[in-house]
Amino acid sequence: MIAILGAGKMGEALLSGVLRAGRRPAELMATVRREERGALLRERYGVEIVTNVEAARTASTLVLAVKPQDMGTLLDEIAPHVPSGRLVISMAAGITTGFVEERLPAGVPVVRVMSNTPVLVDQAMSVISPGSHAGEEHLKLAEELLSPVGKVLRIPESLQDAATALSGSGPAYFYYLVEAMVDAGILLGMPRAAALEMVIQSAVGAAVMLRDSGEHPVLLREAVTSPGGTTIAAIRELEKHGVRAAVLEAIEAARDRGRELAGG
Ligand SMILES: NC(=O)C1=CN([C@@H]2O[C@H](COP(=O)(O)OP(=O)(O)OC[C@H]3O[C@@H](n4cnc5c(N)ncnc54)[C@H](OP(=O)(O)O)[C@@H]3O)[C@@H](O)[C@H]2O)C=CC1
Ligand SMILES: O=C(O)[C@@H]1CCC=N1
Repeated sequence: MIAILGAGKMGEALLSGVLRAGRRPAELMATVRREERGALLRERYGVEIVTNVEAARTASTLVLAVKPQDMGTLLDEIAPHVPSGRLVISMAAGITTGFVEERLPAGVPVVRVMSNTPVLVDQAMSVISPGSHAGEEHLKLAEELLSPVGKVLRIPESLQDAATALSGSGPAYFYYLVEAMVDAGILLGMPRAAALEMVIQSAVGAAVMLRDSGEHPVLLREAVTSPGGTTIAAIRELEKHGVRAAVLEAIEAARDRGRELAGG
């Protein structure tokens, strides 16, 4: 039995993915803070909605999917009810395995995960790191849970905040770029719907080429950039406005914010 504690956006996305992957609703339970949210999840997925304490007592795997700021309260609530040998998977940004371990009974295996919203379309990037009591079998269980909804990579926990900044937040940067490109289309007199269609299909085409061609992104970009052509005129402006430096600083800021989150 897998319990998702705090089934909000990410928790629901994982719940739906695990069901798409073939698990039965009876193998899953979820917890929520608001009753109406519980009713919605029960109706949508047919899973049992229970209290955090019931989930802690019953499920063999506990997936903690509350916001980092709510993690301390949740752990304090469930700690007296988590039997040893239960696997605890934490999905929260910034929360270290040490933070979770020190609030739970000694020896509970903890795996830290950073996933992203493309879980919803089985295209997530999930990175996992073991806590001090988690072994190979716990990492395998986490991989079994996450691999049907996307890619899974093992990384040292010291890189988790960087991964949060890169791939956890990553989809937001691409959406932001799409927004900005659509605005540019509007500026150039393009109808909004047409601009959106062109930008989205360009993004999908570029993403599939990046994933499937095996080519380095620099080579793919060079193939688009004709001598004396249009693309280089755009690239000159991107460089002039420091877009690359802005990306480096933005992702570093996201990493730093992740480091702050466990502190509240
Ligand atoms: N959104 C994203 O792209 C990503 C998020 N994450 C991480 O995933 C976690 C969840 O984020 P996200 O899904 O966006 O946030 P949400 O706010 O959508 O989900 C968290 C849910 O937990 C519920 N909750 C809070 N406290 C409790 C409690 N004590 N018992 C039961 N339920 C509780 C909240 O209820 P209520 O609705 O009443 O507040 C909410 O529905 C975060 O830790 C975040 O860092 C990781 C990767 C990507
Ligand atoms: O913005 C956040 O804090 C969360 C973590 C990664 C993506 N969203």
